[in-house]
Amino acid sequence: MALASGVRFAPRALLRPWALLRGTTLGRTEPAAGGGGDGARRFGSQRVLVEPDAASGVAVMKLRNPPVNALSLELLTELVISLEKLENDKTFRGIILTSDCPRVFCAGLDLTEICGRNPAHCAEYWKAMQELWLRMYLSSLVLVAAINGACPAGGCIIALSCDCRVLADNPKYRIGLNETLLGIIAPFWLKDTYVNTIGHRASEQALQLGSLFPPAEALQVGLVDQVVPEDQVQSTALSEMARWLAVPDHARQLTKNMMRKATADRLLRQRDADTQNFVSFVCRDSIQKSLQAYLEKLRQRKG
Ligand SMILES: CCCCCC/C=C/CC(=O)SCCNC(=O)CCNC(=O)[C@H](O)C(C)(C)COP(=O)(O)OP(=O)(O)OC[C@H]1O[C@@H](n2cnc3c(N)ncnc32)[C@H](O)[C@@H]1OP(=O)(O)O
Repeated sequence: MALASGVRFAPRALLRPWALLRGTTLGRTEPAAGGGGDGARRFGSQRVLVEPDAASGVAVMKLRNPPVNALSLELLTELVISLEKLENDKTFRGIILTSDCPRVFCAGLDLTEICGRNPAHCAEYWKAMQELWLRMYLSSLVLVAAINGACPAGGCIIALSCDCRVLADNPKYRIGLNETLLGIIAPFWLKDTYVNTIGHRASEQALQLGSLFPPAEALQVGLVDQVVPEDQVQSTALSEMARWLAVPDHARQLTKNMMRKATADRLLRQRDADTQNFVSFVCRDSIQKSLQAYLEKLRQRKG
């Protein structure tokens, strides 16, 4: 994590994402609709669609893991790889992260990855979660979240790892950390990310209550930076991106690092312990029962 001017400081190869790859189709490149030159070619994978615009240096990254963009191990892995690919390409200075699934930005942790799974799988899954957060939180690129759907728990953390958040004004698109309502506890690095964004008292209240904020309240508490009509989310995200890219990269990157490094270092220092805590907690019978009950409730809610 060198601090020299213009040098990328995202932690490299903390965990080799390729090792996690199962049945993905990474590296596929295809022309975008109506596209011509390099700037109009899109690439990505099965669950992450990347639409790069070389002229502006901005890529739009779309989550497409239907129905709700739950963070499966595959999605986490593909996100890390796409992010790394853009970071290693000097053409790009910013990413707009959004959803390709209607009405949902990201439903958070994929509960099927931790319900009825063995400890080794839960550990592998949690390490991938840590990896994505570290890479996003410390990314040298400008990350703008164009939140075009519901954004609970892990979805909220993905958005909070970005530099700026634009939320569509729809009362169904709530955002926040609702872990306590599932009977689980946000790990310290999620709590730290929350506190860094909305302050200690607001976090204390929202975390304990598992609050999911509708747009106006999310704006008021500082979870998002703008709330706009749904059809203006993308254009507003682009305007925000332009504002952030108007700042010289090296100054912005070093400032971002100064603001975020201590929080990321805290996880880096105790990554293994954090994984062990997570695994021993979620593998408890009582926690498995509440997670199963929550998942069942979600399934029955349908129709
Ligand atoms: C980068 C670092 C991240 C660190 C993250 C650390 C830890 C985070 C903790 C968590 O994220 S815990 C997960 C918390 N998530 C939730 O509580 C969201 C639950 N889902 C919903 O509230 C709703 O599904 C929705 C997102 C608001 C969408 O509602 P909608 O009505 O559009 O869809 P549904 O009919 O409810 O769902 C469709 C389908 O998807 C299944 N599903 C929903 N959420 C999840 C999930 N999180 N994991 C797995 N599966 C999920 C749901 O059961 C339905 O399945 P079915 O088989 O079609 O019935």
